[in-house]
Amino acid sequence: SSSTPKRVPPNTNTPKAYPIIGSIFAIAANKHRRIHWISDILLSSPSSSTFTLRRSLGSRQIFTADPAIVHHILKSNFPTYQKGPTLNRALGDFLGDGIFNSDGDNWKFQRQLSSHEFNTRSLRNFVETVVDAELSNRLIPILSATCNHTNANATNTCDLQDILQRFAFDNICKIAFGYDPEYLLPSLPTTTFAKAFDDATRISSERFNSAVPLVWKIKKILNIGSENRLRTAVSEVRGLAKKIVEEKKRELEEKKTLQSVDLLSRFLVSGQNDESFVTDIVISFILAGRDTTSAALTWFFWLLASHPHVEEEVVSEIIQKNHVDGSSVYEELKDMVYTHAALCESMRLYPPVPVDTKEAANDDVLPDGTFVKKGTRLAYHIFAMGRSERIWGADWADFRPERWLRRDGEGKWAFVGVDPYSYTVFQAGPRVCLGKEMAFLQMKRVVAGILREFRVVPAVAEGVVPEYTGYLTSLMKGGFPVKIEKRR
Ligand code: HEM
Repeated sequence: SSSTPKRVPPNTNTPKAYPIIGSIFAIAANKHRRIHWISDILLSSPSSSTFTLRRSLGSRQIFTADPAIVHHILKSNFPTYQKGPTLNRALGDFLGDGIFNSDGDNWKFQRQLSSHEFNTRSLRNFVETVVDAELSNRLIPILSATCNHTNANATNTCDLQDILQRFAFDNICKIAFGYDPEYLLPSLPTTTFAKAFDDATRISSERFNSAVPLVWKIKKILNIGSENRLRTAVSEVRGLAKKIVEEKKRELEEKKTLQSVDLLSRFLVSGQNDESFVTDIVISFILAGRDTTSAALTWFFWLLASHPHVEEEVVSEIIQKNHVDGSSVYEELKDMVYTHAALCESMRLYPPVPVDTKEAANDDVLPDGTFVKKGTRLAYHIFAMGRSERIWGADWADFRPERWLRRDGEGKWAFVGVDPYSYTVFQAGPRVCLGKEMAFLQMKRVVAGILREFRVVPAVAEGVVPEYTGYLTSLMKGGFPVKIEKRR
């Protein structure tokens, strides 16, 4: 950050802006394709992958897909770029002071205490007990039941995205609370809590991206429309989270033990008595763990279906690593290098978190010379960065796990990491995703479990590409209908 900024010619493909109302028309017109719209602007300029969107009343938001700027905001000038008051206000009703919505000492406290949940021992325990049980007792039998055992032309389909979300939801609740919500059952029960969670995520994120923030603030005061729905959804989410916190408190008191096996117990045992705050913490973790891995896996299976050579490599790795003498599930998963690369590659094209926004706590100048006024929001565009020719080269559009690999001396695949400020799928710097390793272990276990037995065949009409859409996390619009076939 101390080097002299070099002026880069600005991106001129920016939307038309007017005094006072800024680019309100363009923002409204692209409301339903916000991610693609901003990405197109960022990637279309030959000179700069950064531009300033002018919002109403003089408010500005900078977007970037430039690794040098990402390094500046996430690492070298970390204290300047915080979650900040705008995000706080927009997400506050839903996330409270949870880790996703906090800065400074409050963030540090939550980060330090929860990091224990992600050490090697906990992770090993997580994949070998929680994930494995959910996989063998629920996921595989449910897929097996929809499987077209006898007739390859049968039209039995299921929504794989929904199933993977249920899977991830059960998992995260077990780790976070030591509580099993039983959402992945053969009856695919109605998920009131999950539905409320979706509503709260969507409406909070719409607040954050709204062209005229005053509108949601007025609707909130009047308790009408989307704000009324948000209030209902939040009360549903917090109601259940609170019940779980109370139950856990009672359980800990009864047992009179200070053993903390799940994240919630860890916070309660640490002397954290403010129930509302503990509830906040829990809600942030559900958000972190539920939609991210399920979105990543949904797109992974979609891409695999049209890239048979990748599927072959993945399956061959699964067979090779399975039951190697003396190795544990955890070690097997660690060794699945090709599958790891294929997952990195699919998240490059379809990142579970599409965009991440910070707010400047003081005036600053970016490495390209852009002046940042205190209070300006600055977003690094993860989706655009994954599709940037500058970063990935001319074949950026190809799904090619090999770009993450090289052959070692014995001809085996070895993983080659990428600069985390260019591949920002898990963020980078001091606030890098805490669950990254846990996410990979879980995803590789699911991939191995499913592909060992089944082929996943998209039941999507020829030539149709599902739509990538999203709020705080990304989704396949309308779900992912698939046929499950027995692998021969
Ligand atoms: C493929 C899966 C995942 C992806 C792509 C992902 C991505 C991210 C990203 C981009 C952030 C930064 C968000 C922000 O600050 O605004 C983040 C933060 C975080 N993630 Fe993940 N995540 C994944 C899975 C998980 C899982 C399974 C957990 C565990 C429960 C988890 C826990 C967290 C936590 C606690 C933070 C906040 C870190 C902090 O602010 O210090 N993530 N993740």
